[in-house]
Amino acid sequence: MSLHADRTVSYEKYHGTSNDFIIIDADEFIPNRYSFATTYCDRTNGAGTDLDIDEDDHVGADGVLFLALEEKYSPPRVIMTLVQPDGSTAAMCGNGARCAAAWAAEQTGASEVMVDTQAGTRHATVHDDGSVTIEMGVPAFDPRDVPLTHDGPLIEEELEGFSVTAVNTGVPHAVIFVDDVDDVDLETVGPTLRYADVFPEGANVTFASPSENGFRQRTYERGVEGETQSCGTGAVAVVAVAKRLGRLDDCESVTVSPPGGDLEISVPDDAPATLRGPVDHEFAGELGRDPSSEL
Ligand SMILES: N[C@H](CCC[C@H](N)C(=O)O)C(=O)O
Repeated sequence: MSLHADRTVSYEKYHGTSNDFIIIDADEFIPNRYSFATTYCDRTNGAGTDLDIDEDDHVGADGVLFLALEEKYSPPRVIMTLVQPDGSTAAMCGNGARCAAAWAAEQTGASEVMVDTQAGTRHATVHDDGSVTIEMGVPAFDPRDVPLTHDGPLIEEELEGFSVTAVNTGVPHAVIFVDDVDDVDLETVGPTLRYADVFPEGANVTFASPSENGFRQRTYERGVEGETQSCGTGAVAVVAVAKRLGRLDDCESVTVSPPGGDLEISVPDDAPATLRGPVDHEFAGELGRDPSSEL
């Protein structure tokens, strides 16, 4: 049943280590998802201003998740479509999929959820502590999978002054290891790598540096066109590339720490990668269905 009896639509705001998302039931009538996302992800006038929430790190979002719940299955399924602040869609979002699983668990009472994404179906487990583990497929280095306009895999090759390794963890990532991620001027170097010709579909740009118990991470995200506080596919990319480059001995789980918090990653040799981390429900509100008509 399509629910568009009135001008506004209900939304829930979730975040996974501060990578934050507006969640909309996909049954709701939204005339133009592009203008909905570009309007309400805005960090100054976006979602949250309807609730007089004024700290910039809560207003707006890193994307809108349109979620279609299919409760007749066991475990229940949720079909996830991510529309990002620039209006683009992406095949996968690790933190977004974790939020989608938490939302579906809240709706159904289930603790196991199948999340259907454009990168494939991903099994998720919602734990009693509120954290969510999601399967992330097998990281791919083949140029056809990243994709790359490069004949072979891009492994520690010089690009824009950095030693870059490219991997697809549901979406393309350019991964660079440095001594200290805090020394990177990400807003400057991010776009030059994000739009490098070798990435025909662009790439997210993930810097990593060793930490006491794993790696620190910073990511400049395609579609956000800026640094986010956390990136799940980026965290998996860090571990996958670290293993490929021999920076990691075989270990069950690695802690990767973006600015927004800690994520636990596993990249086994013979099974899908997994991503685990906290998920928080921030607030709920109402937004105009068709902001383009309210100009
Ligand atoms: N910006 C990404 C999608 C979201 C990835 C990120 N938020 C995550 O948690 O994986 C892209 O356009 O490929």
